[in-house]
Amino acid sequence: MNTPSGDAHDRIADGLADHGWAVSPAFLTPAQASTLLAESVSARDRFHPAGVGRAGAHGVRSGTRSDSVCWLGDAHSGPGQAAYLAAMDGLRAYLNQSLYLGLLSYDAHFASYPVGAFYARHLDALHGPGARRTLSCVLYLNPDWTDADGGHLRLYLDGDRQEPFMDVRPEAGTLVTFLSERFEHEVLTSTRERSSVTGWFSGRT
Ligand SMILES: O=C(O)CCC(=O)C(=O)O
Ligand SMILES: [Fe+2]
Repeated sequence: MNTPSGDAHDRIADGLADHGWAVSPAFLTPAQASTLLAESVSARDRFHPAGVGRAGAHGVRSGTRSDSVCWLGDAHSGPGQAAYLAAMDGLRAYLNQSLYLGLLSYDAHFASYPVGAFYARHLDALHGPGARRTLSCVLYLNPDWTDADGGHLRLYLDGDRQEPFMDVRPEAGTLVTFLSERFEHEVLTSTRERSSVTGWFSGRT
């Protein structure tokens, strides 16, 4: 099984140090992404509408987001998830060593955005007591995604301003990482079902 190269780790660390985000095309191979997509599809009966907000004030708000999710621990585990989690653990070790990020744990869910679904502009919030989301990581699973399919991740690069922003095409194998507390972002609507794995590294509060 291929694992992401030291080069990929290096570029992510450089991006995070320089500007707080990194886009890594081909972080996973097409075969790895396609295994994960198959595992996501076969877990569809365990997906539920995603909620927003902190523990306690948590609820489903379809005006804010309209994707469905399944936490990785709730899906039958498979080789795709195992390889993905191993890759993320390698990334965690590298970033802790190179940037002293103090990343402790990683939680991730499959997400599925049906045609027309979206996630309005938001900041990846604090999540429950004792854990602080430090680094957001989104891995895309759909091959042959074109700009015309929509569904870009729009990352706002300057606080709550409208511009500048960067649009990321959700192509299979691409990993986006960004500092959770720094970048507001949104998911634009698409004309295809859009599948991904979204996760967060947390550190101490
Ligand atoms: O799927 C994406 O591109 C981003 C998802 C997201 O922002 C989230 O789940 O918090
Ligand atoms: Fe987010």
